[in-house]
Amino acid sequence: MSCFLSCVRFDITATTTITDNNKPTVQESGSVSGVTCYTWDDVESLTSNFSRLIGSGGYSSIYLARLSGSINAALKVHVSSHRLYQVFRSELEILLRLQHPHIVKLLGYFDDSEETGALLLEYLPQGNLQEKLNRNSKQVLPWRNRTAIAFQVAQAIEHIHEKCSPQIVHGDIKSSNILLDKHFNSKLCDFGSAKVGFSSMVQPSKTMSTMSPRSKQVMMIGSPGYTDPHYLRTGIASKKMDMYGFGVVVLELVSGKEAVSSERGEMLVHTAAPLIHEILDSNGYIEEEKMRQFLDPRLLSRDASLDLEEVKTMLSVAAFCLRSAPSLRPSASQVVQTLVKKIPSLSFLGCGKDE
Ligand SMILES: Nc1ncnc2c1ncn2[C@@H]1O[C@H](COP(=O)(O)OP(=O)(O)OP(=O)(O)O)[C@@H](O)[C@H]1O
Repeated sequence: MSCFLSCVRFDITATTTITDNNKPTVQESGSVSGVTCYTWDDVESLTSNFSRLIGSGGYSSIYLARLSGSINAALKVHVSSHRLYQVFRSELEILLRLQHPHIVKLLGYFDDSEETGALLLEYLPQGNLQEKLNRNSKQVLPWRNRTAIAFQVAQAIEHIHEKCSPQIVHGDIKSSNILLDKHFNSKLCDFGSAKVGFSSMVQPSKTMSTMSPRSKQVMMIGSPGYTDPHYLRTGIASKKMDMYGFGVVVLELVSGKEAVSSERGEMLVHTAAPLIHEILDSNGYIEEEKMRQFLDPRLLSRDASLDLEEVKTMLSVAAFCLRSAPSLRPSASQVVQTLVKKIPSLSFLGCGKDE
């Protein structure tokens, strides 16, 4: 099936092969391909007894750790519980498989084999993208960096969806799961909700389909403001749910607004809906005034790298990723190809070369 836009063009073809689910062998001690297995004493010493908290999430606390040679790292300690231990194991097994310049690197781990686990990750000093886009952030993220971040995240998603075996659905693409290094290069993190062995779509298991709506809700993955409505309706996790989350992140990059407004609780996909419909209904035509109204005002007033043609491309990509029918959304490779073709500044940053 083909979708045409004067600005962006995607050929959408759904694939349905399911690949096998080989599990990596995790040794109980020592090192697995450069990944070190630590004791709890090591963990305490690396974090100076958990003295500096640098982040927290629904399942974990993240502490600054110091390796030999004063190299910083981040230690993600999962909350101790049998259920969250499974989340830790699953994230560990996935990170052991992944090596990509735009995916956070696993350096080591602690595992008590029962209920406590911790991951030692490379440290990303600029924190997460959500904080960087925040209106109260001192620094305004330049347009050129925003397009590069979108491109790098698309490359990371392309890697997990199409280039690694077995393939992986991240399940929680959002701006707080995109970390930034000192040059504002992005790295995808938090594989705690990821599903392994999917090629395109996996039906909910029998147990899931016979569950009460309440227990189903507890098992659902994703975060408010980013969750694919098709997944919410059906419980079917697919690569295209990651593309939906990616579409929301692109809207955040363009507008500088949060996926869910902390003041009014409004969802960005809802405020952007008229613009998205206009883009989809008019073959990519966007009135410049409407585009300006949606853009992050901090960019309009003082960013020489801002290019309205690139804004149009980013908005068109977001619009396609947010289409309600998953089969009409582009794949990550299609997004990568479109961005590199339509956004010339990406080549100045060395993006688009095979990494
Ligand atoms: N490697 C890292 N370097 C720097 N900061 C980090 C790193 N890993 C995590 N953080 C910080 O901690 C936050 C939470 O991390 P993460 O999303 O992995 O935790 P979680 O418990 O899985 O969260 P969630 O509630 O989204 O599931 C990130 O948004 C980021 O601010």
